Amino acid sequence: MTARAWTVVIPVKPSAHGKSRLDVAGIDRIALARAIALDTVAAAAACESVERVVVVTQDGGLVIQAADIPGLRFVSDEEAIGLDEAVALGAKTAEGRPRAALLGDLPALTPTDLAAALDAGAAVDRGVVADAEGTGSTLVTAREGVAWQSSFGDGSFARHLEMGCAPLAIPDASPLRRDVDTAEQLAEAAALGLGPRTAALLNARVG
Ligand SMILES: Nc1nc2c(ncn2[C@@H]2O[C@H](COP(=O)(O)OP(=O)(O)OP(=O)(O)O)[C@@H](O)[C@H]2O)c(=O)[nH]1
Ligand SMILES: C=C(OP(=O)(O)O)C(=O)O
Repeated sequence: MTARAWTVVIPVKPSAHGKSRLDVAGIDRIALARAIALDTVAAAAACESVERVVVVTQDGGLVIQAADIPGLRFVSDEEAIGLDEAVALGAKTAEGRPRAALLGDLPALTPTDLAAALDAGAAVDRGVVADAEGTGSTLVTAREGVAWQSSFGDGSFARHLEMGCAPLAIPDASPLRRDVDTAEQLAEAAALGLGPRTAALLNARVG
């Protein structure tokens, strides 16, 4: 795979509605949801294997706060209903090219982790990375010429395997696998090393 070949689609729910289970004392949930999404987007944008990051969102505040991250494309999912539809809208912008959907709640992700997974994805038609629990998915890939498909949501890893995605060999402890829905999962991500926006918010915590 040549460098910078991938389009990475990152869906982000409006922060006012997202991360509903993420309750951290002394921290505003909306600000935290945005910081987590922005750290994920920034890591993807800095990845050497990524040509373009497409953020699918209706969150205008997130778009403004992402101004310091170069080279992003935004797609509004106003007319889409649900996560897979949002991802499909983003994937359509790179039809036929190598595409990946990355969930927007991976605050410890680094560009190197993502590059390793995309390199593995280049060797299979469709690939999937399991979340840290082994039941969900954090990344789905489709290489050049392969039609886009995804089935995110509870228990998505098994569905992605059924759809023909090959499990990508990513270490258990990779930050790419540590998605964050709860305060406990945020603590696990913190142990791996948080991105700067999420870390700054936690450091500035009240109380
Ligand atoms: N654009 C878009 N993104 C979505 C949608 N649903 C989920 N996402 C994003 O997909 C990723 C995984 O989402 P979930 O963890 O399932 O949902 P969440 O609302 O963030 O968290 P919960 O409130 O705990 O369900 C996050 O980046 C979400 O922002 C959707 O309908 N549209
Ligand atoms: C959307 C998913 O995960 P979560 O709801 O845990 O973020 C998924 O695993 O497909």
